[in-house]
Amino acid sequence: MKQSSLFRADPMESRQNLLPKDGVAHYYPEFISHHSSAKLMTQLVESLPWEEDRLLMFGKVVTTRRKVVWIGDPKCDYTYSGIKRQSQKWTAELLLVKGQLEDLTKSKFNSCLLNLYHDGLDGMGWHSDDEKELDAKSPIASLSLGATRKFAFRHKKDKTTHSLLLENGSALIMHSPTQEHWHHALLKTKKIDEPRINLTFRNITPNDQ
Ligand SMILES: O=C(O)CCC(=O)C(=O)O
Ligand SMILES: [Fe+2]
Repeated sequence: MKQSSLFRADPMESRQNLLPKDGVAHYYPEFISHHSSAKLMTQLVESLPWEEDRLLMFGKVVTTRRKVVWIGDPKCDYTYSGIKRQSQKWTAELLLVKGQLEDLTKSKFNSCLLNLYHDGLDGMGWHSDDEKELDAKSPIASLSLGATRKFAFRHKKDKTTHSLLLENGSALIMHSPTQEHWHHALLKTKKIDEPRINLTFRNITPNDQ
């Protein structure tokens, strides 16, 4: 890594752009209260059909330790890492959170990918959320519940990195053209034993359009 900085946004400065160029990302600590976050986390763990993620790597399907659920409006199935996911129906709790993030971003979301990281050994490698089904102009809204984890951006050309801690109840909003110029990752660590759930709300083009 060429250059690294650790952001920990001040609540008063929550609209400061985390990226120096080629994208806009805003961090909102305590977007939901710790009480709501704990309640939501328990509901999501207990009620959703969590599955291992499957990725295509060098032509082979590999499964991850991290668990996922894909939620979406009808006809919002989604292909990523070369594998097609069928979406589950929205729950009342998720619709509530979606509404709050829509108010914050002044955008609409029709799908959500949930990731369950059991502990610090689960993470997500470098990628950008730029699949062809995604509306590239829509922001991506990411809500974090549970353990604080380090999230990093890496510029696709100059490879500079910027990282920040995603705290319990926080929201991270990535605006266009962030996905075009930056990769991001959820870094692994041996130091964290607690679980975390991340929800990324997205806007995809329905299958029949
Ligand atoms: O867990 C996170 O904070 C990142 C998740 C992510 O990048 C994704 O779902 O595409
Ligand atoms: Fe992502």
